[in-house]
Amino acid sequence: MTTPRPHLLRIATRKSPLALWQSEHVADALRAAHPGLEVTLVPMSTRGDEVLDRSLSAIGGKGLFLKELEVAMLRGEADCAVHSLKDVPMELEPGFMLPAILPRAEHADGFVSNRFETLDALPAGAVVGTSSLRRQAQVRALRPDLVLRDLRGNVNTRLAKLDAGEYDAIILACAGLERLGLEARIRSRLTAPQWLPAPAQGAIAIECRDDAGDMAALLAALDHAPTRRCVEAERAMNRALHGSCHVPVAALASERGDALFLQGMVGSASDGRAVRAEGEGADPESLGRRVAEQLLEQGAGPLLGIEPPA
Ligand SMILES: NCc1[nH]cc(CCC(=O)O)c1CC(=O)O
Repeated sequence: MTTPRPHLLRIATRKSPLALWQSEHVADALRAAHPGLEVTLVPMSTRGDEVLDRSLSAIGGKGLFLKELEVAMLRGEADCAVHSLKDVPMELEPGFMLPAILPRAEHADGFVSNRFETLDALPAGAVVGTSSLRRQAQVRALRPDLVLRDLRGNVNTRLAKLDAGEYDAIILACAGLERLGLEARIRSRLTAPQWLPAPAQGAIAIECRDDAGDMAALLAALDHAPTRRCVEAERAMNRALHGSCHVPVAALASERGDALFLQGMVGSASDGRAVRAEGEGADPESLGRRVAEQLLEQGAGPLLGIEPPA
């Protein structure tokens, strides 16, 4: 006897334009992969979206963007949730899994400004807007003469603050800008090895309950194995550094023949110190751990606050 195939699939999503685009994208891909399957969105607000006056670390971290969506899945009000994988904590909540990681879009951060082409072109004292400790650390390391100022809110809000003249430049993920049709705002790309993205930046993940059975199998049709291997290495590195999203950790893995090449960075948002390491290997998990060990050998511990300075 076989159980009937699910015919309706409900996707819990945040309500920001980027989150809605990503969820629609997943819905379209699921409809294409499973003709006859009805796919609907269940938009909801999360605490991470609502509290904008305090830093994310102060109110409980990026998990806050997932919590309400997970509750909806536990209550049976939604079958899965769609996330930017870079916003998903390194340790998933027990009872949940990621049945699919979609093909990665562009991984790079973009330099966005109305007056300047590149980070290098900014005059001393220019104001750069970003609340990401990772981006702050990399700006400090490359251009200690610039002024950093916090900038939160969704992509459109951040662009509006740039246009209002509050900043000379801001830094946003190219993937998000492209998805919103705002690619023209990218003046230049911040590229490796000088500049690395957040672990898993540019990758979209689907989350469901780990007892989802047939539903998980439907979702797994969208999984892209090469992307999964790369982001697993990046996330394994971050996990081995006790990486939450509150520490300036950056990582980028790419395929090199049958193997993976992983570059990692740990920095300091306050003084621009940074350590870097890289490695190559076939197993994402052990490669990630190995690069993390090298980072720690080079002094990442004190930067992360997990061991006292030598
Ligand atoms: N921090 C919010 C966030 N989460 C995912 C993206 C972009 C899309 C992606 O990386 O997949 C963004 C915007 C940004 O960092 O500019």
